[in-house]
Amino acid sequence: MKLKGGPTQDEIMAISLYKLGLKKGDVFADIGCGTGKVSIDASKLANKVYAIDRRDEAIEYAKTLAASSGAAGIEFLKGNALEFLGPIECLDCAFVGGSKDLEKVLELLSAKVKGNIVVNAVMPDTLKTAVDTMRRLGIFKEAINVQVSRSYDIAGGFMFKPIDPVYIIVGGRR
Ligand SMILES: C[S@@+](CC[C@H](N)C(=O)[O-])C[C@H]1O[C@@H](n2cnc3c(N)ncnc32)[C@H](O)[C@@H]1O
Repeated sequence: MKLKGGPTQDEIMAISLYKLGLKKGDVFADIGCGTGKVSIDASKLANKVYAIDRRDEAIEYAKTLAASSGAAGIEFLKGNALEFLGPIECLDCAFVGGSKDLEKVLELLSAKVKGNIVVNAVMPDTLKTAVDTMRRLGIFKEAINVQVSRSYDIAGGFMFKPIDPVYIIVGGRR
């Protein structure tokens, strides 16, 4: 089965996770976990992962993928991240792959996250909202436009095919 929206491409994930600065034992939130790919990768280092998505099918997909990958320490939460971020006391870092209520989500995260917050966006409007909100909150660090092309075989040689460009927006207080 294929889930609408995701998975995050490997190359985008590599940059996003590096920019997050996730460390062993961290508490991490994946806002809009979709397929669960980011949560599963983060769970290899993090002690605790909150995988949040508003869609039933995403949570079910992510749970199945996590079980088949043998991932541990992931708590799956179905609903808008705004419902869950309030009660979570403290986070070391957070990844935001979903854009609904992005301003409010970033406001809540900025009050709870000790390290970095990384947003992935494909639409320029979402990029602008993320940068403007992070600037207003005094946490904006950088925005990156990632354009990746992958090789494929053709006529005994190879060519490159671009994947959709992604904006990576990084915020944090340290
Ligand atoms: C592009 S997909 C994320 C892909 C994911 N990172 C992956 O690797 O599969 C965006 C997801 O965010 C979810 N989403 C968007 N805004 C949300 C919010 N405020 N709270 C919870 N989930 C949200 C959507 O339901 C969707 O599944």
